[in-house]
Amino acid sequence: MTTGWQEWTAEDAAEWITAPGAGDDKYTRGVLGVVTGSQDYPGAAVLGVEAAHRAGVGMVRFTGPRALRQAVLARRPETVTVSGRVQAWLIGSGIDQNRRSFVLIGDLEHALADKVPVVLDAGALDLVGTHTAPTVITPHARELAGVLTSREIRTTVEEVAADPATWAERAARELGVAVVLKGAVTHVCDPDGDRYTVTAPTHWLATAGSGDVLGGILGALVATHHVALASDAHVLTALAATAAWVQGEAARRASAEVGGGPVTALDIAQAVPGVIGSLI
Ligand SMILES: NC(=O)C1=CN([C@@H]2O[C@H](COP(=O)(O)OP(=O)(O)OC[C@H]3O[C@@H](n4cnc5c(N)ncnc54)[C@H](OP(=O)(O)O)[C@@H]3O)[C@@H](O)[C@H]2O)[C@@H](O)CC1
Ligand SMILES: Nc1ncnc2c1ncn2[C@@H]1O[C@H](COP(=O)(O)OP(=O)(O)O)[C@@H](O)[C@H]1O
Repeated sequence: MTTGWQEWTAEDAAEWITAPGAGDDKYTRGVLGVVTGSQDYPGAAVLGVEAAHRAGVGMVRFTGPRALRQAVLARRPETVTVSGRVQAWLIGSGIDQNRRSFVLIGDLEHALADKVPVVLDAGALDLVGTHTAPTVITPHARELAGVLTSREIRTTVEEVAADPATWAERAARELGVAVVLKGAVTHVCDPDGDRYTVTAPTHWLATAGSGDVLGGILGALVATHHVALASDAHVLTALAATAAWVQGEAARRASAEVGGGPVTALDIAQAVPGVIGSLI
């Protein structure tokens, strides 16, 4: 274990999984707004939405362009494609920050003006610091190096990969947000000193779209815990570590089902309900 960092366990994760009660409806369980995917990466939208549904959110709203909506609905007809109130946003997976249309820029600005917690991934990472809502970013090493370098903090992907704990902490401090630095060991931290590691139980997790699935799980957990988050910002790091733990365990289970063989991102998302069931 990295010194000063606490390895997140099944017991820790279980504390952040809640089943609905008799008084709940889809709205009290939390609604996640999703702005992800693009013409180049429609799959990222599908995977994030799939994972969010599988992680037990009350509702997902996805209002992207028609082709993306169709792709998302083909996989998950439960998704609502009408805009409305949400309790959290998942933004950026599968978006190219250099090719954002005016409509997309409007959607991003609308989401970030909302003041509800935000999960910022991939092609929206450059927007960190442009809003005041509680924020967690989910970069891999190359993305974190890019964000920091764009803020005049010179580093390289090699440096971040060689010392992820130091760079994750530095990023949290400098950017003022919670950070999930993805890797074989994922580092989760915030500017207040919360520091958790999540060690992947299988390296099959390193597959295309796996990070998009993590975004969906985390978005769902943030939306479902919106009440707790409103009064305690530390909840964000606990939820982020829980999401990474659930993602890793889902990959382990999916792989175990095929005798320890490979898994796809969709396999990981589909294994999420079983992981959540075992934690409850
Ligand atoms: N199904 C979907 O819709 C999916 C959508 N996804 C979405 O894609 C977006 C981009 O995310 P990303 O992390 O892949 O891109 P990025 O940080 O720009 O890194 C590019 C770097 O990789 C390297 N590289 C490329 N090919 C390589 C090779 N063969 N072998 C070795 N290196 C290679 C390349 O190096 P270069 O070729 O320039 O030398 C460059 O350094 C993001 O929005 C994500 O959400 C993904 O989740 C996947 C599933
Ligand atoms: N060697 C590895 N072993 C296990 N998990 C890994 C390894 N490398 C990366 N991962 C995990 O795989 C996922 C990859 O996410 P990401 O880099 O965003 O890819 P993508 O953009 O294709 O979804 C992350 O959750 C990360 O923690």
